[in-house]
Parts: sequence; structure tokens; C-alpha cells
Amino acid sequence: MAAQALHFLSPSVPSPSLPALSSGKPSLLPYASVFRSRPRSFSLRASSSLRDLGLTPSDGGAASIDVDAVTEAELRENGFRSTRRTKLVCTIGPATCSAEQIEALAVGGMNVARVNMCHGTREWHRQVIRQVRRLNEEKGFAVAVMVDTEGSEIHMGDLDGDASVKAEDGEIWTFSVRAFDAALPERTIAVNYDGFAEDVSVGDELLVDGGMVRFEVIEKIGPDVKCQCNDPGLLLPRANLTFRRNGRLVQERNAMLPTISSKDWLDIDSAISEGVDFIAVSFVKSADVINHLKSYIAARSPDNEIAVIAKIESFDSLKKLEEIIHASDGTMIARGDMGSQIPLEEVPSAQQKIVKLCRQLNKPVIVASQLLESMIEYPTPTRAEVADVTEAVKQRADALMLSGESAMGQYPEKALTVLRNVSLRIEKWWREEKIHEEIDLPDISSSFCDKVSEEICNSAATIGKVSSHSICLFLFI
Ligand SMILES: Nc1ncnc2c1ncn2[C@@H]1O[C@H](COP(=O)(O)OP(=O)(O)OP(=O)(O)O)[C@@H](O)[C@H]1O
Ligand SMILES: CC(=O)C(=O)O
Repeated sequence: MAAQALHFLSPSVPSPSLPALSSGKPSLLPYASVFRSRPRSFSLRASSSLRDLGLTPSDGGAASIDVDAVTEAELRENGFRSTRRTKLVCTIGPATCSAEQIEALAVGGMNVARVNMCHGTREWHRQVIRQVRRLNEEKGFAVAVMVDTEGSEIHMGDLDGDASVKAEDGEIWTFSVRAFDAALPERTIAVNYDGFAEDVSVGDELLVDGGMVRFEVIEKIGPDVKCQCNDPGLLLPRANLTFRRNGRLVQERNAMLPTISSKDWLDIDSAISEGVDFIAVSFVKSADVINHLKSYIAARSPDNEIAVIAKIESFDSLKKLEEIIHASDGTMIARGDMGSQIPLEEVPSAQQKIVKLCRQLNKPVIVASQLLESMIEYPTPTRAEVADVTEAVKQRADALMLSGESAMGQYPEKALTVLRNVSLRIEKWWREEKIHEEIDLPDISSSFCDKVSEEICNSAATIGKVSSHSICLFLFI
């Protein structure tokens, strides 16, 4: 196992022999804490946890490390061996935007609060971001903030304030590019893209949210497209729309749209001025857009390092995976939209490939969407959902993300608890079973001196694997 792998695969153990962990930018990496605010100084007596590690403070008394409130609670509860390495991202929406709700998520283990610029107003997002910052300042949490751009996708409009509308089998709905000043006529959906009616053809299959609801185009009348529902389901505000012709995705028009729209640039400006930690870019097509955004951020905000996360969700991003991952500071596997671009049965193998590549390129990776979809409505997950979360943790994703479950679901805190418990359980299982597989990593050292350090780290990892102690601490001076 190469040195980088140690960084990713071992449990996140703050070492009492190291100075405070409070510096540096927030990160999704398991070893780098997402500290943004002042961490607390947490004193440990020479407890069994310390002795487990073979560490006894030199004064025989207390050792002091700086941690955030959640890590402190986990350390008190479980000791050093059980701090969680898998970070948890929660999308903040109407179900979780009050100070109390955000605090409940922070207490439950949220490491990153995500706001999706596709929904709500810029002012609404600003208030949420400030709420998170206030919580960090006042209560010692270390929740990072991620702004997710809307991107140039075709999507439905709002549903006249309804949280969702049911489309039943056989019903005829109108998808229209007309601007509706008053309430929408019955069974009518506004579409954000002017060329929609021109681009679709009678007989096309229209997929809402990657196929959660399906229609067939039966007639075009000027700006209106009449469609018959043949896979019923819930229509959600601003849901993504794609269409297929003869079974193939029609994507010419999407390819013409810029990855970062003019609205996205305004949202990015707002994110920069709020000093967010991550900007996630939707529908990335190449590394160029990531590089461009990074230069823009550096010019606008030289003192504030904002990490750029590339969302892998389109056909184009899958084609240029390696260059995009290289260019970005991290990757999000956006399985929701990906599922409308490639056949559903290919999504799990795409996930596996992306996580593996990120591991090899030493970049953090988030697995997103529908991890616990049923928990939007029900208080317990399905067995299949738990298996899906388990698989993502076993693949060594750095972070798992809740979308609708936390944004507008009925059980956001319970969903977060499931992610947390499953992550902890699988990580414990690794430690107990000692089944860290080898991962082939490219050499990262550029000088002879670095190569020596890397080899020492590799050897340390090997010793750690074969010895009875699952954790080895080496101090290099
Ligand atoms: N700020 C918000 N205001 C209102 N509703 C929201 C907000 N954020 C999320 N939601 C609701 O939660 C659902 C899931 O959120 P999510 O961020 O996954 O959106 P999405 O539309 O699926 O977009 P994406 O594909 O970018 O994830 C949305 O469809 C929307 O109904
Ligand atoms: C998160 C997101 O954008 C998706 O899954 O499509």
C-alpha cells in the first residue's frame, strides 16, 4: 500500500502527539478535518483509549488535542479507534433550513452542508450559509459549506408552490416553454429551455429526474408539447428533463449549452463573497471549465482557498474522466443525473470505476443521490439502500451525500443517523477483519528525499497490516 493510501484508508485518528489540527482548509479527506471555526481543546486523561494506542502522555496526565464538537462527542463515546473517516454531506432545503434543524444535523454528524442553487433564491442560500457559519462560531462545530451550481440543464419550473405533484399512468400532460404569469393550467409543466418544443419529436421518450417518471411525446402544438405518462410517479419542482429517441439519449442541444451559465457565474460570485469551502460544478464536460473556474476563484479571492468539485453526471464527463478528476480538487458521483445519461444498470460500475480512479489519483470523492431515497417518506431505509451505502463505504468513498432525504424529506435526522451508523459499522468491520486490500497508486514523490519518505510510509503501512496493532503512528521530523 503506498503512502497516499494510508492517508485515505486508515481511520481518522487525531494524534495527541501532533499539534492542533485546526489549521488548513476544510477537506473531504478522511484525515483532514473540516475545521472552519475554532476547534475545541479536548483533554484526554491517560485513558484506556490512549493506552490502546500505546500512548501515554509524558506528564502521565492529560493529553490535549483540538477537535470540533462532533469529533469530541465521538471520541468520548468510542475512543480513538472509532472516529469516523467517511464524511457526511447533507443538502439543506425547506426541511432543514432553520437554525435548530441545521444544529440537529451538525450534532448528528453532518460534515458538509450543501446548498443547491437549482432551488430557492440566492438570498435564501446566503441565509443558510450564514446560519452554518454562526453555528460553527458559537457552538464549536466544523461544518463546511458547499455550493452546487445549477448548470445548463433542461429542467421543469416550479409547481406553483406545491412540493410535488403526482402524474398517473395514461394521463396527458403539457410541457410548455410559455411564460405563465398566473397559476399554471391543470396538468401543465413549465420548461426552462426555449428550444424544447423544437428539439423534441413525436414518439420521443421524456424522462423526468432520470426516469423516475416517464412520458411519451404525442403531439406538438407551437410552444406546447403534449405527453402521455407511461411510468407514473411524483413530479418534483425543477426536476431534470432528458429525452430519448429510438432508445438513445438526445444530447446535441445540451452539448451547445455552457457548463457555467450566466446565472451560475452570479451564484459563484455570491459563493465566493460568502467564503464557502467548496463549489460543485454541475454537468462538467472537460477539465477546461474546472481550470477556468479555479483561475477565476484565485483572481477574485486570493486569500480564500475554495475547493472545486467536479460533478460526474453526464456522458461527456465520463468520457473525459481522468483529465477532469486531475483538474479538480474532488469529485462528486452525481448518480441522479448520471442515471438519465447512461443505462441504469451501468451506474454501479461507473461508480466503482470513478471511486477507484479517485483513490489512485489521490482525490476525494463523494457518492451522491438516492442513497436512502425511501427515507424521504419512511422512517426506516430499505435493506437494499443499506446495502448501497455499505458498498460505497467499502469502496472507500470519502463522503456520502443526502439529497432529497435531508432537503425535503420527513426524516432528515434519521437518514443522517443511518449513514453515520452504517459508515461506523463498516469501518469497524475493516479494522477488525483487517482486510485492507492493496491499491496500486502512482508514485507521487518528485525528489529523492520524498521517495525515501514514501517508501518509509509504505513500509509502515505494511507493518501495520501484518502486526497485531491496527494503528501505527510514525513521527517524521
Ligand atoms: N433550496 C431548496 N428549496 C426548495 N427545495 C429544495 C431546495 N433544495 C432542495 N430542494 C428539494 O429537494 C430535492 C432534492 O434536492 P437535490 O439538491 O438533490 O435536487 P435535484 O433537483 O435532484 O438537483 P441535482 O440533480 O442537482 O441534485 C429537490 O428536487 C427539491 O425538491
Ligand atoms: C447530486 C446530483 O446532482 C445528481 O445526483 O444528479
